[in-house]
Amino acid sequence: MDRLTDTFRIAVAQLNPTVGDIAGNLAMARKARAEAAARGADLVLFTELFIAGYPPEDLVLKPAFLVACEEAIRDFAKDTADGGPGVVIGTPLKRASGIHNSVVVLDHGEIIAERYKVDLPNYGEFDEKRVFVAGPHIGGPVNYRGVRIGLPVCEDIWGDLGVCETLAEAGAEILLVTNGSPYHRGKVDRRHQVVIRQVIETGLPILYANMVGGQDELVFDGASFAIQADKSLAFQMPEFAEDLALTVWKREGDTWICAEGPMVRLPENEEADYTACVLGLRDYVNKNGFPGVILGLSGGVDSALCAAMAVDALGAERVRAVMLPYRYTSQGSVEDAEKCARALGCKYDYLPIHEPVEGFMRALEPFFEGTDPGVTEENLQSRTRGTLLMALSNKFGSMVITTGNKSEMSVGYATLYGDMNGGFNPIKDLYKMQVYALCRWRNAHVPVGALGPAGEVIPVSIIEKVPSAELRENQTDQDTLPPYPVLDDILECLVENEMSVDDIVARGHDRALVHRVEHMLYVAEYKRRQAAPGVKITRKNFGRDRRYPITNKFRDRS
Ligand SMILES: Nc1ncnc2c1ncn2[C@@H]1O[C@H](COP(=O)(O)OP(=O)(O)OC[C@H]2O[C@@H]([n+]3cccc(C(=O)O)c3)[C@H](O)[C@@H]2O)[C@@H](O)[C@H]1O
Ligand SMILES: Nc1ncnc2c1ncn2[C@@H]1O[C@H](COP(=O)(O)OP(=O)(O)OP(=O)(O)O)[C@@H](O)[C@H]1O
Ligand SMILES: NC(=O)CC[C@H](N)C(=O)O
Repeated sequence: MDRLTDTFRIAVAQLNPTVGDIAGNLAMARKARAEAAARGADLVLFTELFIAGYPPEDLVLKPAFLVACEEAIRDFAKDTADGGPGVVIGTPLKRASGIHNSVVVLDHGEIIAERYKVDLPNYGEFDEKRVFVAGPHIGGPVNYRGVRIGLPVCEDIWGDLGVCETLAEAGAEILLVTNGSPYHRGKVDRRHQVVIRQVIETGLPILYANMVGGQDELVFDGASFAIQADKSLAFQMPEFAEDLALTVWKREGDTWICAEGPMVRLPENEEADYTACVLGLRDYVNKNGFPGVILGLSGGVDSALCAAMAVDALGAERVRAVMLPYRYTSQGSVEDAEKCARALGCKYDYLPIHEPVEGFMRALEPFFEGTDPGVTEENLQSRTRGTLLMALSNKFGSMVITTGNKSEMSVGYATLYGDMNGGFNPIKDLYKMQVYALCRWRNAHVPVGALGPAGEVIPVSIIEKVPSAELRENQTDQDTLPPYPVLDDILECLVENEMSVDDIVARGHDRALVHRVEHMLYVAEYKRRQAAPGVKITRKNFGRDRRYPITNKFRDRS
């Protein structure tokens, strides 16, 4: 095997593994290694727990799963007897010290080294202490064909356990970090800061390899990169897309310098959020084997944005939009829904709900005698739509997508077993004002990799109309809720920032309103527990991140 004296060619495999698909992930890794070999790589760097998929959650508590992962790794190791590139890859391993989130080095046909993640993240969306045991000690660098490589795993570079310093003190020449780092807004900058801090502390160049793809609520955005020892950006791989990049490192004195690698522009703000929603939806639908999706298209902004995301994710032929009008549905809504579907090129159906709604009303008439019509009758419309969409889903196999934005999900402005029906919600973590911003952005741009058309796919009339659930005459959202700019700001303070009522009032909000929003937020917890998963976009989403009790008498009375 060649000793790497002056040049080290590292192929970075920024790929999209599937949790639990060990054979598929191994096949994907083999294909990448063959391609890397053809391009002259000395080493192929995969990502955290690649063989298992990330996060595997309680799957790693299943002995059969661990055995299958280890067998796959041993098979892959045998491939490296061919004299081609070695491999650094993540896998769970059960050892005498426990089940470890591990990274292994494969070369000469064997596993030549294994290292265990020391810092197990257990906050926000992470739950690793639940299933893994931390590495009992920080393993030293691995001698890979004469280069001493340090192998921290993801959180090892974020925490303060000194993993990188220890590796540097033990003689590492370069740090190769395997990651399963999910997207949230601003995450790329945060990662760059974290890595630069470690470069400053260790004086070593750091190569950061991240996976890509959707896994339930999480979207891994890739965007792998390296920072040179002089703190400059050495290369930057794309965000939200698979890629296999060959990076060429040259030894200069005591330091490895990245001399060649890709340098791509990354999406920002609305573009990044939109693309994350599309990738999260696409992978949820495809990895779970659905032929397509179906949704209620109301002529409102939420379902229009979801339809656009669905077409961008899956292609127009896999998306079916249904207008389900009732007597309160305006002619404008019907026209807007059809215009939106036509602009997107997806299937469009018109299915009036008068008969089933009146049927329910008639059945309930003897029981409701003497009562006033209200929310019950409004919810019946929503539930009828939900029932019909589920029937279409059952019959033809497409999954229903549900369309509640984060503002509505926060305050419970949605009907259980009605418009909350559905398997996945692409806009669950977008506040209403962000929904508008993304609609405007999408009308002016086509995201990279999108399967939908260019142009005004969300008619401006949809974006500009007053939001209404159209469940009774002349209803608007603002009959029940404060204006969305106000509501969203209060919610962001309460949910993302856990601020006190006093501090929120100090931003200029009315105290009684803040108390009311806090109350609505708490009493809607039961609905969120029954809500479909959706793509995490903010620092704190409902589901994995924010875990509040349903039964909760606490109110901030400041
Ligand atoms: N803690 C708890 N644990 C378990 N269940 C609990 C509960 N608290 C209430 N419940 C139950 O939940 C039910 C009430 O919830 P639910 O039936 O959903 O209905 P509800 O929340 O009363 O009403 C739905 C609201 O959403 C609005 N909406 C509906 C549809 C679409 C839109 C939109 O613009 O997108 C807005 C609608 O105008 C109305 O204000 C009751 O039957 C109650 O028993
Ligand atoms: N007339 C309708 N036809 C088809 N689907 C509908 C109709 N009305 C409501 N829906 C479905 O129920 C969801 C909740 O819609 P609703 O109109 O009550 O309020 P919304 O949250 O403002 O959504 P949107 O902005 O999409 O209208 C919609 O996003 C849509 O999927
Ligand atoms: N898999 C991990 O250890 C991820 C934790 C890390 N802080 C991140 O989000 O990037």
